[in-house]
Amino acid sequence: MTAEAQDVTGLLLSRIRDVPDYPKPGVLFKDITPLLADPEAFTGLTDALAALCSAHGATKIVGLEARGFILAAPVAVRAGLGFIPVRKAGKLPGATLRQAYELEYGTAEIEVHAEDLAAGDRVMVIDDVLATGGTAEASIELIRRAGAEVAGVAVLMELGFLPGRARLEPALRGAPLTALITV
Ligand SMILES: O=P(O)(O)OC[C@H]1O[C@H](OP(=O)(O)OP(=O)(O)O)[C@H](O)[C@@H]1O
Ligand SMILES: Nc1ncnc2[nH]cnc12
Repeated sequence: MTAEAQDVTGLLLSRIRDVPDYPKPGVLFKDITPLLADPEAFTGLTDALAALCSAHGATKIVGLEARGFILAAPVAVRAGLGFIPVRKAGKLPGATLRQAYELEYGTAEIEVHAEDLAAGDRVMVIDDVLATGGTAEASIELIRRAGAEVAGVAVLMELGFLPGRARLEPALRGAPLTALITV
């Protein structure tokens, strides 16, 4: 890791707040709002994720609702790529593909507009947190079902005390999973 990358990593880490027992007892919630409020940290994060998208040859960016949108949209602009929203079920007006998944603290379904992804697209998935890996795994399923290729998954932080990486490994089929920090 370069000294510059190490600086950004330290800055990012210092701007994440731990909230115990939120939203349920036993969950250590990693709050990114202090990072978003710090322009130097948010810019450093955006630049680092955009560089990864270019390095992996992505042609489209998928952001995962809702916190993933906040990160992925500026990354798409910085990388000069289109932004595709993967939303919680029932929010997209057009014809969608839908996928169910399990969260650390519940279950959910996500959707993407079927027309937004197609064969030939190389898609980078961007999110804030990799916890159990359920959301990222479901998004990979959606991308493949749409006929597109997964260029990689990039998250701000991986929760190292949960088995998200191991769960995601088979679904990735060799595509890179990058976490800027592991907590
Ligand atoms: O690896 P996993 O166990 O799937 O968890 C990670 C996901 O959980 C959070 O989203 P959440 O669904 O809580 O929604 P939000 O972004 O709307 O707050 C987070 O932003 C990730 O998308
Ligand atoms: N512990 C956690 N903190 C923040 N976001 C999360 N998403 C899933 N688990 C989380």
